[in-house]
Amino acid sequence: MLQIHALTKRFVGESETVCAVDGLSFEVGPGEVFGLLGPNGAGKTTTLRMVLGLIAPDSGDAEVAGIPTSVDPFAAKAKLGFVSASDGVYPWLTVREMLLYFADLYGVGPDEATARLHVLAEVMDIEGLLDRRAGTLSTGQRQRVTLVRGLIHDPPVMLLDEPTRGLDVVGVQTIFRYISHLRHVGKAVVVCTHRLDEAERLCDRFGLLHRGKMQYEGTLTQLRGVSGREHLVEMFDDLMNPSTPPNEIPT
Ligand SMILES: Nc1ncnc2c1ncn2[C@@H]1O[C@H](COP(=O)(O)OP(=O)(O)OP(=O)(O)O)[C@@H](O)[C@H]1O
Repeated sequence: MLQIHALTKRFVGESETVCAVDGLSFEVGPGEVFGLLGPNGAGKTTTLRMVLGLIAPDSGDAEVAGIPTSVDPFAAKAKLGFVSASDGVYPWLTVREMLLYFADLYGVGPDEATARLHVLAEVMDIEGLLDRRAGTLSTGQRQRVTLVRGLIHDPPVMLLDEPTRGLDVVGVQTIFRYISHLRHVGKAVVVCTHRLDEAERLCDRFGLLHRGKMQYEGTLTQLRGVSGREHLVEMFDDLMNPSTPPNEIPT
């Protein structure tokens, strides 16, 4: 569903060149939730931006549902859904108008869009919000609408960037429910988050990035085997402080 082949991106500045993503490869299959994790500056956002076609890689490629982004970026983009913590809404449109507008942008016909909206509104519990102006929604309500928007064109691959940032317990539970739904309907899902405790509960497989390179990749059980650590947070600590022996608390 999503295949990343040796993606590389350097940013050339006046005084230095940063290799933000360095030969990154991974795959995410249908119904699988992949946590793309790493400390600040690891290269997660740059990777998502390349997959979304917002910036061009220096080398390597992403394939979305069999379509290489380098060959047909528009067709690849149509197969992607993207939800970010900072997504906004169009305040003067009603929720229904806004969601149907996005469906139209993606080329979904009105009957199909209405049918999808009906199903997704039930899944995300926004039926009572459809005729409200989007600008009047609370943060949690806006989040649910944004999640529906990401799915309105029924993309096979979903990218979620910090989906729980700024949300309360109920909002976080909504994200968990949404991701369960995505898994259930067979989407390939990439989640970028700094919440490692949540990632452990949410994701089936993980890629731990550091300085643009994949350091560990696998299920939690596999990562425990290769790292000798129990939790992602300890594996991260090792990446950041490689001299710390296992089970020793850093001072
Ligand atoms: N447009 C840019 N110009 C120059 N350097 C950039 C640019 N975008 C990203 N970088 C650098 O590339 C590296 C990777 O950044 P990126 O934003 O991908 O990391 P990240 O893993 O998403 O970090 P965070 O968790 O803090 O969001 C960092 O060193 C960053 O400063």
